Amino acid sequence: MLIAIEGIDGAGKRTLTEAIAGLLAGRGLTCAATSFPQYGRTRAARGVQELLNLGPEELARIEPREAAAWYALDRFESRGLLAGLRAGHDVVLIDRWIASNIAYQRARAPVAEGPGLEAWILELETGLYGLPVPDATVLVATPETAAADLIRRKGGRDYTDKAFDALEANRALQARVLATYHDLAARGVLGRWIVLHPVRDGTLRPPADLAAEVVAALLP
Ligand SMILES: Nc1ncnc2c1ncn2[C@@H]1O[C@H](COP(=O)(O)OP(=O)(O)OP(=O)(O)O)[C@@H](O)[C@H]1O
Ligand SMILES: Cc1cn([C@H]2C[C@H](O)[C@@H](COP(=O)(O)O)O2)c(=O)[nH]c1=O
Repeated sequence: MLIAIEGIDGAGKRTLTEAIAGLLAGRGLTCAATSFPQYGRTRAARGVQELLNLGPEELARIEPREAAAWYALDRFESRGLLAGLRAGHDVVLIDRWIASNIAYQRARAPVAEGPGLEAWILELETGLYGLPVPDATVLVATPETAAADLIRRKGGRDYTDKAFDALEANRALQARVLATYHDLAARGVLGRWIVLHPVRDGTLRPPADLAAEVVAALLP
């Protein structure tokens, strides 16, 4: 089973991935987890890293299709790694997948270009590159303000020395990305979605609680 974990920057994807892996292991399933971009492991991830360290004006000059192509190529270069993980485990969890590319590039593009851009990314990644569609995609629907607070709690990252990278720093963009994710989930783009609401009554739910909701949906 291939499960993608999606959400805006700082939504809690990595934390949830680890919690789900722990619960699945407790049920006797073998589980592997990886994340995209594959920083330090693919040539394309170097291109991504360069993008994320640009200033806001420079980033705005990068066409959404150019940015999308770097991310897609990172996944294409990683297809052997993913196939190996899937062959050796019952469940493979991936922190970000193709839906990230659609949500972020659509949010960066003029609204009228969104449908064409989405179709182009899907054709490139699932068509030309033959990348797999997950069995389910989990949307960690943390609101933008809560996610910004969580990014501040993070330690250093290996791809940037900034507290907020070029995409994280743009809060209006993050809000548009979240709205685009909800739209993808409602339309079932890339198959089945499970939508999680980590903030309840103004408080973050514990990761174990969120993970239990996902596992109950996956293995009823
Ligand atoms: N449910 C939660 N309750 C409390 N703290 C959380 C929760 N989820 C995540 N955190 C904390 O928030 C911070 C960001 O979480 P995490 O790294 O999982 O986010 P992310 O979505 O993977 O981020 P990014 O997109 O930037 O890689 C971490 O310090 C993590 O410990
Ligand atoms: C995989 C992928 C990612 N992005 C965006 C989303 C984030 O802002 C950055 C990097 O991701 P990280 O989780 O912060 O390391 O890139 C994207 O636009 N398209 C993608 O396919």
